[in-house]
Amino acid sequence: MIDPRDFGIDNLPLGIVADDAGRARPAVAYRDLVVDLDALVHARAIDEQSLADASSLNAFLGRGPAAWTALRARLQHLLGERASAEERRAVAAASHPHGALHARMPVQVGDYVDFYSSLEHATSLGRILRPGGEPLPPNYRHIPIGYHGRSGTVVISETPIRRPAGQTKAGDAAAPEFGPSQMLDVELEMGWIAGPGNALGAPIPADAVREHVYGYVLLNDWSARDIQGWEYQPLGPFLSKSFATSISPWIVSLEALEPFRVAEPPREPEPLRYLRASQPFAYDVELDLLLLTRAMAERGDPPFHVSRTNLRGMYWTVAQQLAHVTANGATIRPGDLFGTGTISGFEPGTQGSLIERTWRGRDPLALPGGETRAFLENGDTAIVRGRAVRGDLRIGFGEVVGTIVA
Ligand SMILES: O=C(O)/C=C/C(=O)CC(=O)CC(=O)O
Ligand SMILES: [Ca+2]
Ligand SMILES: [Mg+2]
Repeated sequence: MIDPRDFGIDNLPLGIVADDAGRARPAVAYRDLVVDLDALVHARAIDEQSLADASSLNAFLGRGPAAWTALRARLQHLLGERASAEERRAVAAASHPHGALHARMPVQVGDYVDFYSSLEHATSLGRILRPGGEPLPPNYRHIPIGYHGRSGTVVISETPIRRPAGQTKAGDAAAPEFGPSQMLDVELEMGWIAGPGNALGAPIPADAVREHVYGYVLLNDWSARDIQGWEYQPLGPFLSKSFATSISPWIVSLEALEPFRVAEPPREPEPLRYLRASQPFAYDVELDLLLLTRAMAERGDPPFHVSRTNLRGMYWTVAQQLAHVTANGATIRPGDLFGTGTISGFEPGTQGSLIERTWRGRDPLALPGGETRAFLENGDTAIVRGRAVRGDLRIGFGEVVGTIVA
């Protein structure tokens, strides 16, 4: 579902769309329209050749911040009051209603990393999964923990999510068994997408965010908690998360989000030198997690509001994640995707996963019509929406949606 207020002239997020014949082209979301950028290049209304005949945004992202800024300024002119009659005609010919084109993956994801940067999420999962111990690992306040995920299974919003099967072992069982996950969960996250990248052996400093990060999408890191609990020691998540990761179609640029860049939460102790940026890089983005069961959908009920949270509270920011992931000289490349980690607070109703929200099923959600949920059932649809709002200024992300199938 598109909310045209998400995509005003100050936003202009980029994506890839395809027509019914399957031809993909880059596009910008503007109010209730999708404007075909390939058509605008061919009409000579814009001069960014990396967008011509492109089926992903990778080449454009690799062009870097001068090209990003120039395209944004040009689009603001073309869509604004001062466009000439000829420019208006070109825009009108390139514009389609959202429903007429289908969102595709905006980038070809080469590498996908998922961080663990919400202290509240890490603490709560520690309490749930490792009761009695110290909830936070001893490295947490020193190092932005993450794991390398599976880029080939990052999927666009609305892709159905097949319930994964895997190996699980109940606490009191003598041996593991293999079967469909019974504890399928969501993880409400955002993901940032890399620009030009670095040479092998050349770390990126924390201050170089604007040169190396194009922008953000919404991300759902689907997680099978029962598979995870048995497999993750000592190497971390593997098949419990690699079956699918969903992202929203429209990449919102850091430039559009600049008015929402805010102070970071306090950190004690101070991070190591390479993790310090000279400016704050937290962003004030409010996020909602909603759930619609099949029965609710059949009755025409609105989705149930599970949680509301905000990106601004994350312990580790994009600046630190960028510096850390390249600190050993590893490269990042255009279109690489970096999940923030599950975005959670401690207050009830601020958790970005069901395992936290229901405290591993102890406090199931009471849904309209008498249903309850601890984890996802077949036919359930999880929706993440996000937006940055101040007064009349609204920079929306749209939504990332996925329905569980057997
Ligand atoms: O704390 C744990 O044992 C497990 C944590 C996760 O599953 C979270 C993960 O994927 C990283 C994140 O989203 O924060
Ligand atoms: Ca995750
Ligand atoms: Mg995943």
